[in-house]
Amino acid sequence: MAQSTLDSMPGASTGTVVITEPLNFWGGKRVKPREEKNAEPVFEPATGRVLCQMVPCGAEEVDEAIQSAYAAYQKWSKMAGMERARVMLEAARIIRERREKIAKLEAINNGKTITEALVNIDISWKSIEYYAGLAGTLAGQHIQLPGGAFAYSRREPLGVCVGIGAWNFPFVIATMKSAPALACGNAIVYKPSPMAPVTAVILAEIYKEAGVPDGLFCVVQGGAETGSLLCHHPKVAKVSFTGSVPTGKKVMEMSAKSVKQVTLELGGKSPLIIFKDCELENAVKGALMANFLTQGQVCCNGTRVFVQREIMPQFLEEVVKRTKAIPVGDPLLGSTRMGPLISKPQLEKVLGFVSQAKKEGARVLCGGDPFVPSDPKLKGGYFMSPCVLGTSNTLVNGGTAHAQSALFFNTQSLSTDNCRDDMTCVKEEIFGPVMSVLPFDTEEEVIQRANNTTFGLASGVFTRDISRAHRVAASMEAGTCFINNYNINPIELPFGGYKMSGFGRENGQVTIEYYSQLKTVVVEMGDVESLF
Ligand SMILES: NC(=O)c1ccc[n+]([C@@H]2O[C@H](COP(=O)([O-])OP(=O)(O)OC[C@H]3O[C@@H](n4cnc5c(N)ncnc54)[C@H](O)[C@@H]3O)[C@@H](O)[C@H]2O)c1
Ligand SMILES: NCCCC=O
Repeated sequence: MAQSTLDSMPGASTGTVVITEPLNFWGGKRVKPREEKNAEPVFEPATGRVLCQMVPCGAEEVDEAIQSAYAAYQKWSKMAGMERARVMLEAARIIRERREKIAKLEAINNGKTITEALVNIDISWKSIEYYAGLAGTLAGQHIQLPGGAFAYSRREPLGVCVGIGAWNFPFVIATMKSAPALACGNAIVYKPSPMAPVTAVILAEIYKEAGVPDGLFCVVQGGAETGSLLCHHPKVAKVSFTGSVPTGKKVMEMSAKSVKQVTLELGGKSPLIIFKDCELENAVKGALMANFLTQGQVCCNGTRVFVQREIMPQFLEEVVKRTKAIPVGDPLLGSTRMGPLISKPQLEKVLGFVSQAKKEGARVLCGGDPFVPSDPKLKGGYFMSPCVLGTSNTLVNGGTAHAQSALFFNTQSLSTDNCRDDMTCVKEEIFGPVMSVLPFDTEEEVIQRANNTTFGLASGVFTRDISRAHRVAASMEAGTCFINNYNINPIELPFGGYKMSGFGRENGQVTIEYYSQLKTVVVEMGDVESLF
């Protein structure tokens, strides 16, 4: 058992880990890449050092993994739900036992802070426990028919499912897909993002140790080409995809060719609406939680923060003060609250959005610059200071705005809202620590503006008016609406998008329906009445 990666974790610190073990897993073991020729370096975001090589799987390797998953499916699908549950509960127990080591590896590969990584690993074992609990409850219906005949329905698995994941929650996404899939009796072949390939194979080892049949949870490494091989494979029954809208469209198109079921968990540009009657400190905390977890690289982030004009000055003052105070640095230190972005290109892309926002007239209220921590080993890391893009004139119009600050605003900024709905930073998913703040006046206006997007993943509202809260929640064209909080996604709650943010759901009881199918069995108890 190649536990050596995890075994080296307790003493590991940023800048010290190198992973050389194979990252593929099928047939119950780690599998070496057949050819090394297309290897891509995987970087440790905090240092810019090479952490390991990701070697993409080709057609033969993908086929081998899928065949091994199919063989395991034949055994697993015949087990009773309660038997599957026992194995899954053991997997959850092992993850819980190794949570610190797995979290450390996740933080090293992804750049998220150890504090957040630990929460992520806890979500993961809870997901497996939750679906283990449902495995024994899967059942159909009995339906009485005339003349003593009857029918019953059976909830059956789909077969071999494919999971394709994004890099922002590597271990969470692998468990959020595998837990319901396995509970329903499926096998799953999982492809992590090429930028975060190291923890999925740890999950595979843990499932094996817990007692799943060899091949039940396979890991194939690779990028677009490997993903496309998975989507086209004739033995695959379903593809569950987490990633961007453009890739999601391709996955849907490829899967349509052989009528595979698809779940799409895609991007977002979610609105967070803050009314003047809110509890301001909570609203400020909510806005920070909505924008800065995992360096802002969270699909459901509330990055369009609409603030009622009367409270804009107080809101901005507090949000900017707290944003400036976020400790950015070594993700493995318990005191750090923001680590590096996933990659250099991602950092450049996010900084590009900030420059573009400035060109389009937005005002940078804080951050938005590359950040070089004082620790020499972090000099090559992909850090930036968290950024708030604001609206200078609302500071002035808001009354309490500091006359002094107003002196620094030019005439144009006094007469124009600097963040506007038509700006690139307000329309497009940035996927970095950049919050855009926009003023509004009325409920009717803000609902219309909040929904004026092709995305529909999440939304949020802060108000003390209970009727307004539920009215706004009902009006949001989004899969989730948070009232008086943000980014609370426990495993029991269905999660997924409206509009171009995707379809299907992950988490919650409903996900069982996305990993199973109903068979109707009709039983005659008398003679056949034939018309012929
Ligand atoms: N809704 C959700 O639950 C959720 C969760 C996390 C991330 N996301 C979204 O993911 C995006 C960021 O992740 P990303 O940059 O890894 O996304 P991405 O679309 O670039 O890649 C996602 C995955 O798809 C694979 N892929 C790329 N091209 C493919 C192809 N042609 N065929 C098959 N697979 C292919 C990638 O290798 C990766 O594993 C953001 O838009 C974010 O909002 C959504
Ligand atoms: N809670 C998981 C949300 C993933 C979005 O990026």
